[in-house]
Amino acid sequence: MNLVEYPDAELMMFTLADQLASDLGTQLRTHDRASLSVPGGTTPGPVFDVLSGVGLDWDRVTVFPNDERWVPETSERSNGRLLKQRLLTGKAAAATFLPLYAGAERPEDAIDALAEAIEPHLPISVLLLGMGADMHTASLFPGADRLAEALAPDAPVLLPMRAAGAGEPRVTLSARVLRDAMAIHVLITGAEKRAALERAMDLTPDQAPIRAVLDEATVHWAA
Ligand SMILES: O=C(O)[C@H](O)[C@@H](O)[C@H](O)[C@H](O)COP(=O)(O)O
Repeated sequence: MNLVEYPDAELMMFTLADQLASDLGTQLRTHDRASLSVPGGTTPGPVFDVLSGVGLDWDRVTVFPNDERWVPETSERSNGRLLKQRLLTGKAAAATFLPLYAGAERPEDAIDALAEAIEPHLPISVLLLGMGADMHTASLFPGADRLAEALAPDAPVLLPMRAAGAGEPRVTLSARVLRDAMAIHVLITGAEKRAALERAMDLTPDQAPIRAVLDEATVHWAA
């Protein structure tokens, strides 16, 4: 793991947005298209605000979330809603968005079609992940019903996931899809998550799912 510590969160958000833009630019110089997968939750909004204003060939970029809560975009809990409001705006409005929610009642009813839409955009060119204090990343929660399947080397691209700490049912990219990304960044803030990150280093991915990507990741941290 490569850990970068910043003196304050604002500086981190700017620097990280710059880094993501530069990683995307590198990919676009040698490939027709690039893919960017990002987390929802409460932490990454300021990174999205900066990144959305960066000049890039956004019309050659496909954006999708790491995971989604099984709620429509009218819900405040929708990651798709967050991305549309904070990332797919300004210059980045030219990017193509792939939602991980479809209006079916259960994720199981739509998972195959959602996975099929993601498949052509793999491996992910640039991956940004968040982490919870329970060491989950994407919707790979410790104790989740299909965690073992999602951590398997031959896991499907996308899985439905239910866990005590997750609220509503979720869908999530599998660990192998996350790990195969060309560039992996993890964004965390605060002392609690920093301690959890250090704990995760001594645990296995089924105990601490973030562990599945840490060897390849750059972790960005500020208090
Ligand atoms: O949809 C989600 O919930 C995320 O993708 C999830 O994995 C998130 O990154 C962490 O839960 C951290 O969330 P916070 O930034 O809100 O602490």
